[in-house]
Amino acid sequence: MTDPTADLTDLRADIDRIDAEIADLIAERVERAEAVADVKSSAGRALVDEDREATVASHHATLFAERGLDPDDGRALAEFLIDVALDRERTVDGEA
Ligand SMILES: C=C(O[C@@H]1C=C(C(=O)O)C=C[C@H]1O)C(=O)O
Repeated sequence: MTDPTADLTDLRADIDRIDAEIADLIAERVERAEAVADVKSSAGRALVDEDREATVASHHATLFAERGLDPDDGRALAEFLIDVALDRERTVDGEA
């Protein structure tokens, strides 16, 4: 008789690994946002770019829809990612 909880352990290990990959990707995204903040600061441009944020949100909605996920969840994820990026950008920009 096989132990069904062994599957649970393996599946949760997969989830933990995937979460670590997500955290790595978020850290990479934040790094790029810092670089964008430097460019915007040098160019005298505002930190917040609402047009770009709308494009990012719509991109996430499409990416989610293409994967059979709820596009509204994609938009919510975009909002979260943008908040994380802007928190760091404000720190770099000396506004925090
Ligand atoms: C990274 C940028 O800065 C901000 C953060 C964004 C993001 O995290 O995608 C998008 C627009 C900006 O409000 C950018 O301008 O591209």
